[in-house]
Amino acid sequence: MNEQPPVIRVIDASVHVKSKVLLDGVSCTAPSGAVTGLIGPNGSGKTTLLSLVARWRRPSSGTVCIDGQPVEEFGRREYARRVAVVEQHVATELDLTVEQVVGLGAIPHRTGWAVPSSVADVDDHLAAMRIGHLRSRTWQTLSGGERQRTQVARALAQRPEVIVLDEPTNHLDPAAAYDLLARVRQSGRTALVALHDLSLAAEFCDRLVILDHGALVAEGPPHEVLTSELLADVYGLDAEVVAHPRSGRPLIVTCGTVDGPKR
Ligand SMILES: Nc1ncnc2c1ncn2[C@@H]1O[C@H](COP(=O)(O)OP(=O)(O)OP(=O)(O)O)[C@@H](O)[C@H]1O
Repeated sequence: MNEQPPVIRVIDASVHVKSKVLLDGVSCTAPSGAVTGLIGPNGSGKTTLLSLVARWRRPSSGTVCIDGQPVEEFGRREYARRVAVVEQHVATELDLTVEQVVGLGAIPHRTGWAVPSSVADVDDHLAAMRIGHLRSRTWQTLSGGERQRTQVARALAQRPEVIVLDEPTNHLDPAAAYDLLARVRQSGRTALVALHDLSLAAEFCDRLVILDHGALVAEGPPHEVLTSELLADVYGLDAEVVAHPRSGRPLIVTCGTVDGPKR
């Protein structure tokens, strides 16, 4: 296994469902060890792109490579060891406890019945996501934000090289959202994260990939791609992009929509 976390490359990927084009020849890169944010309006193709990296869907044309190797060439278990995915909505009938869900992260590393991840490891991930107090609660009883944190703890417990997160800050209060992205960043893993909060994306992502109507609109560091013009074109948003008073990174100040009512 490489010492460096891997690079993800999406190369000219299209997804068609019947006559509908969900993704249209998208090429983009998530560099090694960096956090790459995937942004774009509702229905722009973010989940579809993530589903190709997660191998839940095959592109109609084009390919996705991890460290130069097409994702379909990895064995199932090897892929599960390398890539952890946090979905937008996890529906399960199983009534596992939080501790058991986080423990599932160790399964791809199991040899026979031996699970190398120690109980302490699960404890660490519960503590890191501030859900230690929920360890014995069952999944069905959790709030949306508590479920989200549990899923991220499970993904990090998988000790993957790549982490793919689909709108992980949905349901999270502002501090929890900030905390989650800071932890993903500190993990040093290659991360591909779909986000709707543009200021959070600008603060935590090294690079942004912007989609609209299934096509790539822009790709690059937040300070280069997040401009008032792009936000007006892609989102129909009337917004100012200013410097964050502490970090200096782009901060989006929404003033309204281009065509809609003002306050
Ligand atoms: N199986 C399908 N058949 C037809 N259309 C689909 C199918 N799956 C997704 N779509 C459509 O493809 C487009 C892209 O969907 P996708 O879920 O990738 O968008 P998204 O950017 O993740 O959106 P959101 O921000 O709302 O989560 C949407 O218009 C969606 O309705």
